[in-house]
Amino acid sequence: MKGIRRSLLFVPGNSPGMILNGCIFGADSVVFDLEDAVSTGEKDAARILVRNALKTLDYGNTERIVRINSLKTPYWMDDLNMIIPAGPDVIMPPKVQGDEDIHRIESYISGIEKDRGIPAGRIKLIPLIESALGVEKAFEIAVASKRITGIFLGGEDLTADIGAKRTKKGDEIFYSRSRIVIAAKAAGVSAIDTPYTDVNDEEGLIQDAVLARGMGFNGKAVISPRHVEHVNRVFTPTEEEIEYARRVLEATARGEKEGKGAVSLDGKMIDAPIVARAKQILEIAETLKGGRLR
Ligand SMILES: CC(=O)SCCNC(=O)CCNC(=O)[C@H](O)C(C)(C)COP(=O)(O)OP(=O)(O)OC[C@H]1O[C@@H](n2cnc3c(N)ncnc32)[C@H](O)[C@@H]1OP(=O)(O)O
Ligand SMILES: O=C([O-])CC(=O)C(=O)O
Ligand SMILES: [Mg+2]
Repeated sequence: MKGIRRSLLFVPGNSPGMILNGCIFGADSVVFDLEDAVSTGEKDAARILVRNALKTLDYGNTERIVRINSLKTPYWMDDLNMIIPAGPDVIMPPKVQGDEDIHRIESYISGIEKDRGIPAGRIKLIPLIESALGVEKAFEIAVASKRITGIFLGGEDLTADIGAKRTKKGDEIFYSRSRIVIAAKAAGVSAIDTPYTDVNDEEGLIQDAVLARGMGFNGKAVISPRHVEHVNRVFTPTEEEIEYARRVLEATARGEKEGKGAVSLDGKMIDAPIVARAKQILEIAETLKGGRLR
């Protein structure tokens, strides 16, 4: 895991008010959208607005991500030409279908960096995987570039692509969620879950986020400021989890002194994988405590 992104708030790139407020809701990352939240007639205006926001607004510790348009559109090069010099933290290319897509985007970004004297490689990538082919190639995508810091499942487009019915429970995307988690972890990058699109159903959102965290996702996209706090809470280790993780490490240290590989704690066996999970919990808790989100 390269960093902590519990919540990623999508902000339509053509909405000055939402862009201005994007960083006040406590999301770890903000995704300025130039793609599906922006109609074709507004693409130019949105690009300028997002560029100006990147250049002039202080987002503090909030990571600034820009979702560009897909390679199949006439917009993606203009998006990068305008956005890269404004210094976003991450570019999110949508509808990524394989490593070729990443190579094309990366080489275009590198060209802009070279022309403009921008330090090479600082801007990261989080590919959005939202088609059957993309899911099949998730690992290939996740390792296609050193810039990749996470991969992100887009449940809405994916469901359209596979001809499934989108449900709140999400059985239709369960397999794809697992594939994204496995590919991300195998590649050593973070796994980001699809947003929950019913803005008013906060109970359903929490259940969906709990499921995602339980599956191994590191964080979840959100489309509403009202979802940020819930998602942050679900992806933050609880006091009980932290306390238990500490006790696991203490019990293991005692066991080691006594020359035992496996020890028992509260009647349960503690061995290497349980210790590894305890360390992950404590690492996330420490990182959050220190305010070092990435
Ligand atoms: C499948 C996909 O591709 S998802 C990714 C693309 N989609 C997006 O980016 C959509 C982002 N979200 C939105 O545009 C909006 O939340 C909507 C359209 C879904 C709902 O909008 P509303 O009905 O206005 O929501 P709501 O009533 O909860 O808004 C409350 C306040 O939060 C603001 N707000 C709502 N969503 C956002 C957001 N994503 N970012 C920042 N501010 C927001 C509203 O402007 C409003 O502010 P105000 O009280 O000062 O007027
Ligand atoms: O925008 C998102 O967060 C996800 C997305 O594109 C999709 O689900 O198709
Ligand atoms: Mg999509």
